[in-house]
Order: sequence, then C-alpha cells, then structure tokens
Amino acid sequence: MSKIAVVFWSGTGNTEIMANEVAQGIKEKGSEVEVISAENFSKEKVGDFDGIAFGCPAMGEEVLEEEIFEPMFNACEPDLNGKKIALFGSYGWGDGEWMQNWEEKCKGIGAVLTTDCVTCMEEPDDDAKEACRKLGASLA
Ligand SMILES: Cc1cc2nc3c(=O)[nH]c(=O)nc-3n(C[C@H](O)[C@H](O)[C@H](O)COP(=O)(O)O)c2cc1C
Repeated sequence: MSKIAVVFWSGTGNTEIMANEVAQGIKEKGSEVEVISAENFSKEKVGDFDGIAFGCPAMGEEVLEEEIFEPMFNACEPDLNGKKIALFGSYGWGDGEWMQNWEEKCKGIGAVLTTDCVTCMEEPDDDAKEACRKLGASLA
C-alpha cells in the first residue's frame, strides 16, 4: 500500500480545507495518508512517502508563503527529483501566477507531477473540492 503525505500551509483555512479533501481522495483509493502542516515537515521526511501533495496559497505578491512554507519546500527540493508530487492552493485576487511559477519550478527540479495543479479563489466550492479529491487520487 502506498503512503502519501499532504503537506500544507494555510493562514485562514482555505488551503487547509483543500488539504483535507486531497487526503479524502487518497483514502478513497485505499492508500495511507498523513496530513502534515508545513512547520512539521522537513526534507528528512520526503523519503518516508511514495508521493506528496503540497498545498500553499498565493501570498506576498504572487509567491509562496515565505516564513514557513517556502524555506521548508526549498530544503526539500533536491529530494523531489523523481518524486511523485501534486500541487494545490487557494488565491484571492491574482491570476494564478504563483502557482504557474511553482509548477514550472517543480518540473525544473525533476519532480513527477501526477496531475495538473488545483487552485481555487478563496474558500473551495464543491467543484474545487472534487478537483482536490481527484488530485489526491492521482497520487494514490
Ligand atoms: C499577506 C497576503 C498576501 C496575499 N497575496 C496574494 C497574491 O499575491 N495573489 C492572490 O491571488 N491572493 C493573495 N492573497 C489572498 C490569499 O491567497 C487568499 O485569501 C487565500 O484564500 C488564502 O488561503 P488560506 O486561507 O489557505 O490562507 C494574499 C493574502 C494575504 C493575507
């Protein structure tokens, strides 16, 4: 049975709702899942999982959250070469530039994206929740 992590940062809970839906999609496929907040994840844990869903909202000016999530993610990068990952996150008023840049970066480091990223404006609606469950299923 594969073991998947859902690693997320969320300031006001929207990306956290997405993370829980991603986890649901993984569970429904019969894989083991651990939902881990970004401050509790580190590069040493990457090898414990067969795949990782990373979630982070658009922050700053179209960037990842810079105090906790981005340093954690940057540290993990060398270990993500060849790793199955998928990306998700909520945004507010932008055009999704943060996610485009993040996806490009992940391709550049050799990560294997199992599906297109999932983004939603503010709180996820039913369609976005379903997309999150599918994203989870793609990793399971
Ligand atoms: C400090 C700050 C910076 C933000 N910067 C952006 C941004 O550059 N582009 C954007 O689309 N939304 C931006 N937002 C909106 C958040 O991405 C949006 O509210 C999102 O739903 C927050 O997700 P969360 O509830 O998981 O924290 C920003 C919000 C905050 C608080």
